[in-house]
Amino acid sequence: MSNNIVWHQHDVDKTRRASSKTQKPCVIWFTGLSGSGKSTIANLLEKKLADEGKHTYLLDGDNVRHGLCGDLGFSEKDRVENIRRISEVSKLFVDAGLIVITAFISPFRADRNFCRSLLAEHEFIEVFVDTPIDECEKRDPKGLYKKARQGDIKHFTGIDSPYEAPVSPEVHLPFDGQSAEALAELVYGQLTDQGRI
Ligand SMILES: Nc1ncnc2c1ncn2[C@@H]1O[C@H](COP(=O)(O)OS(=O)(=O)O)[C@@H](OP(=O)(O)O)[C@H]1O
Ligand SMILES: Nc1ncnc2c1ncn2[C@@H]1O[C@H](COP(=O)(O)OP(=O)(O)O)[C@@H](O)[C@H]1O
Repeated sequence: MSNNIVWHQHDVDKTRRASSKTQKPCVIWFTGLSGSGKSTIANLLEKKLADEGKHTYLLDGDNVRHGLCGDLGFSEKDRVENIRRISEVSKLFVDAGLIVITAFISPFRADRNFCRSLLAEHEFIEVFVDTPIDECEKRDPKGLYKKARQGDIKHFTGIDSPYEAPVSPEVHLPFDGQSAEALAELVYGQLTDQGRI
């Protein structure tokens, strides 16, 4: 919608900012159903990276919806806009030299790919927290599945709103009884082995 605007090229760029931080900026994008473990694992991973002196920023669904995306609900249109904003913010943070970790349901493949398209190939790392809905519903830490089953919440992901699973995520976290700590270690291990962080 914006016309007559020109991109300014600044002297201090992403490469310079990243090298002064001695880290590789990227987006580690967690996706999965509500209750799958995104926030828990993302938080543990961030702590591990921060303990190593890395400069990180965790963007979390519930938190961002209190501010930047506080005007958005859960219709398909609003979820698309939610992820568009998060993607643009993530791109800015990567430009600032940070390791960004995001924890959003991000149910639509096209929206996750939108974020991927904003970044260089090695900068977007999709992590699929593949916890089946039965388990998420059993956990139900916020009581939202119960409300959704009773019809008190409409458009709930996995119940009456779709979730499109990643086809080839960079990291796949299986549901096999591993603790959140073990899964955070698994992500960390794969990313360091691949030389991504
Ligand atoms: N209708 C509906 N569907 C799914 N989730 C709902 C809904 N209403 C509220 N919540 C709560 O909002 C959190 C998901 O927000 P996100 O921004 O991650 O969603 S999305 O990516 O835009 O789909 C989600 O948090 P998590 O459980 O951490 O995933 C829920 O607590
Ligand atoms: N690997 C795991 N095994 C068992 N419980 C887990 C695991 N990961 C997370 N949890 C628990 O599941 C619940 C939902 O986790 P949460 O991180 O809030 O999910 P999400 O952010 O995807 O909604 C929490 O009570 C959390 O302690």
